[in-house]
Amino acid sequence: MATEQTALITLFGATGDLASRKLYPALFNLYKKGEIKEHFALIGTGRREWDDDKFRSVVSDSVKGAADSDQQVSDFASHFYYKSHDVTNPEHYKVLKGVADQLDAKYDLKGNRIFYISLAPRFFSLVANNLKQQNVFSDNGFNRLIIEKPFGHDFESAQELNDSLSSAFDEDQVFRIDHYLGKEMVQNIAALRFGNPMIESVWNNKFIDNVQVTLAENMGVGERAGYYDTSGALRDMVQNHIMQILSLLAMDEPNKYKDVEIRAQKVKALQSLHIYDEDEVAKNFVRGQYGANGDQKDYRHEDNVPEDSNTETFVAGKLEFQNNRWAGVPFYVRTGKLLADKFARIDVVFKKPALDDFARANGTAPQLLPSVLTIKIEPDSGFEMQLNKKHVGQGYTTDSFKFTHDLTDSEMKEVPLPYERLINDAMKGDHTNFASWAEVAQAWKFVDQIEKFWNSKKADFPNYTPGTMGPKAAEELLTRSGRNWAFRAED
Ligand SMILES: NC(=O)C1=CN([C@@H]2O[C@H](COP(=O)(O)OP(=O)(O)OC[C@H]3O[C@@H](n4cnc5c(N)ncnc54)[C@H](OP(=O)(O)O)[C@@H]3O)[C@@H](O)[C@H]2O)C=CC1
Ligand SMILES: O=C1O[C@H](COP(=O)(O)O)[C@@H](O)[C@H](O)[C@H]1O
Repeated sequence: MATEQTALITLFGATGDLASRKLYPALFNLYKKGEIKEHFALIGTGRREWDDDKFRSVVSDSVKGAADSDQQVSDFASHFYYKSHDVTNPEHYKVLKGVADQLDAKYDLKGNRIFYISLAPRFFSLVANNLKQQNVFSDNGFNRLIIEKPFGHDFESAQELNDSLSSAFDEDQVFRIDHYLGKEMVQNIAALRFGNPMIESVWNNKFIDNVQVTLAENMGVGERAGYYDTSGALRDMVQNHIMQILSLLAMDEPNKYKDVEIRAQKVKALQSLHIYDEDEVAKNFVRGQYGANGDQKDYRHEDNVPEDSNTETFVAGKLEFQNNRWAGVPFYVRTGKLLADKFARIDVVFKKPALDDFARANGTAPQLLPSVLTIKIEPDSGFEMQLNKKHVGQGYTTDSFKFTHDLTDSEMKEVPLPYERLINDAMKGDHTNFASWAEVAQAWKFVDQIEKFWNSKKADFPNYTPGTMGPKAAEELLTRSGRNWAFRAED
């Protein structure tokens, strides 16, 4: 049931791409569902000389496809105000403070303020510190910061950023967005594990052979090549989204389903990740860059990409958690651009019996397949469990079948957008689905070792064809130990 939230959101980057594609539609859904109503306002800022009318028309355009009526759109947009603002100019923050105070009184916002920084990362700490120094904070309600990715470029820069933010905001005021944590099926990991003792009791190295996380995309870098070339797949997807998913898969059960306890368990899991030395990186991580295929240019000929770019558009790796639950269980991950399809899934591959007694009795080759539990994140959302059964008919050979539970179309319609859920959580002060500094720091420490090794060597790129599942070496990462990716392009 909706509980109306009361807040003023000041959005830095209101004229940008993320705001119109993700943030306004998310806020509109919250509005339609009554999570925000009368006691809500938003101040949008950017350098552009827009006025309230222009801003409201941009906001309206970005939400009208989801509206029940024009009136609903204009009621929603009437809560939006625009102030042209250059974040490098301290004087402008005083103007913002004045508007915030007025809107607080007009909408009875109880001094609740959320500052959402949707700007290039070089501005993150500048804005946070100006908000504090120019006293834009309220002294009655809450003052919270939502901050976009990327949170640093490596551990050192992330720490600098965090130290700088800490002089303006306490950790419990900071909400670091990782939109994968807002996805329905990612949020389902804990429910599946801890809501089913049958599952949780086998969630360890005694029963699980390996775990696989695949976040595949079938598009190239598009208009974000300028950013992407300074990042690469490892920083863009592994350091944040994949590490967050891994921490939810590997963590121990929290003693309370509350943000503090859950995040503590996630950190503990990440702290047990084995950090690789150079030889281990070479053995356990594979990077790729797409080549040309038909009309598709190779990555190095995309707009805004240098012709000698060493940036990876694909990464696959094997990770190990060094604790009693997971010792000996490889966690394989892969992600990349221009792959065979767009999908995100987790495959938990269980151990097979040591001997295939059915095959032995029948004098046939082993036929038992591993039991596999799949969490389908997107585009289909649901669970699948592959199990063995007796082959129908005479004799006693085996084959496999699947239990499938997909969210129905009407359930899918109820699924909140990731940003909708996360903005709502931030308004409620719930940190469960935001990355804590300790998690981010640990993820960077792991990723930095890989970057360090990769940066010391020129890659042999391009090494995969668009429309495939990446370079051959990503298959070999598993086949050398007799395993396979549970999802393969030809399946
Ligand atoms: N777009 C996406 O799909 C995703 C984006 N992100 C992150 O979200 C953030 C925003 O990205 P995105 O919207 O794509 O970026 P855009 O380049 O589209 O927008 C940048 C925004 O910054 C504003 N801006 C730039 N300089 C100043 C300044 N000196 N003072 C005030 N405002 C300024 C621009 O406004 P103006 O030009 O009017 O000054 C614009 O609103 C980034 O951190 C990005 O990494 C994260 C995930 C996905
Ligand atoms: O954070 C990012 O995620 C998107 C993929 O997100 P999805 O929800 O569409 O799976 C990715 O395209 C982008 O490069 C990255 O910055």
